[in-house]
Amino acid sequence: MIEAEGLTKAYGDKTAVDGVSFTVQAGQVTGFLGPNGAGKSTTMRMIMGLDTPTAGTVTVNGVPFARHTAPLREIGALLDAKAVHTSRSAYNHLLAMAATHSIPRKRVHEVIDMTGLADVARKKVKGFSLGMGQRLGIAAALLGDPQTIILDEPVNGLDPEGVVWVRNLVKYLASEGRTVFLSSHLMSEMALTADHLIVIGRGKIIADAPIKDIITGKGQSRTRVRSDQPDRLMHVLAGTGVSVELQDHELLEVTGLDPRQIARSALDNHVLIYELTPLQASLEEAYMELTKDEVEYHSLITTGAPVPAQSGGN
Ligand SMILES: Nc1ncnc2c1ncn2[C@@H]1O[C@H](COP(=O)(O)OP(=O)(O)OP(=O)(O)O)[C@@H](O)[C@H]1O
Repeated sequence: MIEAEGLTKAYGDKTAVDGVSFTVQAGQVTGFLGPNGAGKSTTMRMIMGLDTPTAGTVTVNGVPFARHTAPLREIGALLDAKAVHTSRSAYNHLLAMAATHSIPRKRVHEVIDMTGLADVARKKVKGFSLGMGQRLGIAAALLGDPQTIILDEPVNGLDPEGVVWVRNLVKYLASEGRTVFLSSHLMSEMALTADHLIVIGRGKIIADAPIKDIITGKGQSRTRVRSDQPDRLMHVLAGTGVSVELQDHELLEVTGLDPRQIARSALDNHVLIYELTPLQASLEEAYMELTKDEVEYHSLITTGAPVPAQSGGN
């Protein structure tokens, strides 16, 4: 379990992480989401003792990272896959790490097999692709068979097979009762992988809930309706807070009314409907809604020109 209490990090007058409190539970995958510059990496670095908090505390299984006597066996992290610049082979790199932490050589072979690196393990890391580097970073994170795993953008640079592999791996690790905390920009991937989400924006927590609650709570519910009188149905359903869009011949998408209300109006007005399908908001929609006021770097799609947010930007 990871517990942050009032965790704060300021760089000069820039507060990157602003008094955040959260708990990452064992036995499930917790996703960490937020726009660019929201404070995800800084938070993860503080968990790993790589950055000192300006205020507040963060512990892993009740103990600050620095006070764990065998940290690699307690917490495994992939924070920056590009950080490994070595002329060693992947095998020798992992072997050196294992040796300094009294981890048996057998475990090096295990993590190489787990991460699909067997064919390239004897090659120099310097020549690795981004995806191979990610796999090596994950292998290093798993070396100590840790109870807690922290992965910053683990699927970055991986091919589709690699993405599925990471998804299955983190789910498996969580099912073994481990604490798994991962950040990703890939919303669709997070929706398939995480059980719980913590969303951060401008250094503050803006959501901390099971993923299904975030999707149902934030995205506006929409209903797909088919009718042989779409124009008449649009007229019947019109009202404050209701939006009805003609999508295609006889197909409408209604926002602001639930299916029961739509069916009732149609019946009362003798309009035939032959499809009524509730549409679930995607995590992407829910996330955009949650973070719309929190992004530090807005972009204008029409011109591509970046527009700074009104306040708090760098
Ligand atoms: N060493 C540093 N010195 C000064 N400012 C920093 C430093 N590290 C991070 N920041 C600033 O702190 C804020 C949070 O950065 P952080 O890297 O934690 O965000 P992030 O959510 O991981 O972003 P991204 O998704 O783009 O990686 C940003 O505004 C960043 O510019």
